[in-house]
Amino acid sequence: MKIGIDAISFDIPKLQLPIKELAVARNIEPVKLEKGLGLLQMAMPDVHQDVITFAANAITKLVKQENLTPTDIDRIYVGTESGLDASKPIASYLLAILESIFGDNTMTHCDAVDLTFACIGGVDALQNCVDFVTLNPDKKAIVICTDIAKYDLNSTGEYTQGAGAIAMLVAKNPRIISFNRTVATSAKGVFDFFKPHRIVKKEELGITDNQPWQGVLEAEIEIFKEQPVFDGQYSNDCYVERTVEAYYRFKELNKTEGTLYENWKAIVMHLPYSFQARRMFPEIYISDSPELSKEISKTDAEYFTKLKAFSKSETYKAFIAEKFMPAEKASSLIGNMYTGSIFMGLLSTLCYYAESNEDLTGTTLGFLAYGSGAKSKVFEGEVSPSWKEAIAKTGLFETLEVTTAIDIDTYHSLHKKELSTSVLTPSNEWILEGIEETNVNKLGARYYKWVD
Ligand SMILES: CC(C)(COP(=O)([O-])OP(=O)([O-])OC[C@H]1O[C@@H](n2cnc3c(N)ncnc32)[C@H](O)[C@@H]1OP(=O)([O-])[O-])[C@@H](O)C(=O)NCCC(=O)NCCSC(=O)C[C@@](C)(O)CC(=O)[O-]
Repeated sequence: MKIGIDAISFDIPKLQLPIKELAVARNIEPVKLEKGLGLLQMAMPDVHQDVITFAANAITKLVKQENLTPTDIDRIYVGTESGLDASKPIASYLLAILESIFGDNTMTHCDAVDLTFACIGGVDALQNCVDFVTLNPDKKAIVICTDIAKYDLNSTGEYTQGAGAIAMLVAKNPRIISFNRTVATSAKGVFDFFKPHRIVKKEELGITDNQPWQGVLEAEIEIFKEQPVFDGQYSNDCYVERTVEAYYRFKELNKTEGTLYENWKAIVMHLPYSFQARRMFPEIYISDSPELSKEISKTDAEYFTKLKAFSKSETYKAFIAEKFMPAEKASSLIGNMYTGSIFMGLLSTLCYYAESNEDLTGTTLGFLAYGSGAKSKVFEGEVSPSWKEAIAKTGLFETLEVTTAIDIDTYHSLHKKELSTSVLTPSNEWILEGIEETNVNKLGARYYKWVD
């Protein structure tokens, strides 16, 4: 029986900072960001948005789009690395959101949890749900990936920022894509990118004594750093090492004869920035090609020069245009979505081929997932006959066309959380209503409401 993604929806910020604006402010040549990394815009959350609102909007769109009822949803598995709470998962907020749509006590049967492994947590959630539906073919699950990719101002990660959520309905006989059961993993415990806890003094948070909440009685409090600690070039090396190993492990497990990537109509990879896949893939392209691997060997002293030259060749440019460019399209206009990036790449690929009237039915897509820390998973999916109709309502490229550009000053204010009112008036969406006032500072329960 085929199991996979039956329906998909997403929510992204309506605000974006044109990358040129950031490049000028940081004294970087815009062409480096545009042509070197493939960046055009950076999606920027407004004051009323956070990872819960993105997830809530994505799941609400999915429910409405597919006319889902509570009995259609037996699981909500969230992939995220932007959890707002070390105890209460985002999935718990989503149960409340769905009960506010369907009615009180309508979701008590539903299993819900968050999974975290940097950007690959969404793929872990998907696999878990595919296994669940395989064992329970009459049940369905929703996988949500939601994150805000926020980096320190002036860091090399700053221009790769982005945000948003993707919701996917996992079911038998899926209308979009079904997955091959072979999944190859390559994992190793490293510190390429991480968000450590830190200890702060109570006064630093403006907390006074005698406030009623247990848990803030100590003089020092442990908090998360929202922005990661990372080493950009090392993180790229880890990405390459893990994905290459997972790729060859997949070939072995799947008993693939010949060049694996030739079987793939398009390649969907984790995109921390738009051109990551095209920049790292030449190593695999060469080593998995019987002819090229003889010409360009890793033991050759000129290996890196030859690798660079090949990545600029007409052969490789044609390969990029067919296999990577469709996924890059959305990434260039959004930025990193962390867990959602690979699935936004999938949606972008499908929308691109739908727009160019090419039928993908029966073709195989290759997936190379990555999450810092670090883990890669490689797997395949077969596109279903109804894929075009199933993605038609998502309106991805139309949504990307109607974003609002902000200037650098507004960007700085949003980044530093200095604004108290939203840049755009919210409409037809979930918003953060507030953080409970009786609570201490920003450590209270968060409340959300729907605005028409
Ligand atoms: C990604 C880096 C490291 C890039 O680092 P960088 O220092 O900004 O850029 P660079 O110096 O490596 O140059 C990038 C490209 O621009 C080109 N370039 C240079 N100048 C020009 C010019 N004038 N005209 C045209 N092109 C130009 C240059 O030649 C090069 O292209 P190449 O030839 O190597 O393909 C940085 O942005 C960064 O630190 N990002 C944050 C970390 C990151 O995204 N790492 C990626 C891998 S780890 C990952 O994917 C996981 C992650 C991050 O998503 C987190 C998670 O899992 O949760």
